Amino acid sequence: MLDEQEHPALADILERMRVVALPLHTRFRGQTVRELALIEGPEGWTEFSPFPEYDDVESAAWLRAALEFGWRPAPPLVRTSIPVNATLPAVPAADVERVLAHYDGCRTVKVKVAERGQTLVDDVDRIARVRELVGPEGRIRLDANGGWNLDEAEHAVHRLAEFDLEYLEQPCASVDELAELRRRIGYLGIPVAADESVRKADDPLAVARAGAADLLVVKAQPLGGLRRALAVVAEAGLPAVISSALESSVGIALGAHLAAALPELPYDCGLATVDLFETDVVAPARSLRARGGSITVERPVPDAGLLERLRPALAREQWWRDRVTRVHALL
Ligand SMILES: O=C(O)CCC(=O)C1=CC=C[C@@H](O)[C@@H]1C(=O)O
Ligand SMILES: [Mg+2]
Repeated sequence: MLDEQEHPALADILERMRVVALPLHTRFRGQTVRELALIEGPEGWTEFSPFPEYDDVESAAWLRAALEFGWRPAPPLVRTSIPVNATLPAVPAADVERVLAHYDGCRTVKVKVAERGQTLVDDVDRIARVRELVGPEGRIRLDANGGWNLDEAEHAVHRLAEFDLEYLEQPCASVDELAELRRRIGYLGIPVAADESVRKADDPLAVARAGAADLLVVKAQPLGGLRRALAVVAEAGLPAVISSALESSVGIALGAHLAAALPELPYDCGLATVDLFETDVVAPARSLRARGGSITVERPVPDAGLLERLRPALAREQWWRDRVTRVHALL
């Protein structure tokens, strides 16, 4: 057993680590392949997967999260299955049906909007198609990834309110803009959620303290792990939507454990992103894909054959080993 502050030795981590590259069936965040590192810890498999452009300092929280999940027992869980939303990249309206067909039984769809190079008309067309497919009972939430300025966001909300929106995730980049937008659109009753203002902020609680969001989108890896994420949610005093960072089933299990440990879970969680991959690292029957609109809370074990088949080029493997070596030194 490790003490609370102790981390496993680098050599131990590297010895237990495997790197894979998972192809996506639909481009997401500009990516068509997701590279990630899997580590077999004494408590089970765990994942370290900061996006390639993230620097070592930002990646340190992701490594802490991975090591905590692999080396420390999980906190007590209060549920065994987690309702999840479909995640729809900023695809043309004509592709919406094809992408949504990957998610089994999800009543909620998170639609990406404000994509660079696109217009509000593209968003309207995509959302209209989603509403057509999910019917009036379906729930639609939007995620702009901070892509609108204040006036653009206000204008977009006026245009999109007719689609009956569950909430608006990170419509603008800064906490001040979120607070002002909330004030401007309060009369419409559409909640504002903070994502980047939690996971990329020096202080993840600043957005809650400023009264700039109605709910928080919480991701376990970027926040530094299960315990830290639970503390952030408890201190913020706001409802939380647990979301993925586009992990394999192994990393999704960390999000699922976080969602399962929360006393309240009022929203469907953004944990169905394995459905964006062509292949997962575990056998299809064990994959944490949406089934009947939920995923189960378990710790999937990668399939040895898949780990071999999904190995990237040697140079990429070495890149991940070098990255873990540098980031481990920062812990
Ligand atoms: O919340 C979801 O439905 C899925 C997760 C998701 O959307 C994201 C995962 C990884 C990176 C992010 O750009 C993105 C997000 O912004 O929430
Ligand atoms: Mg988001």
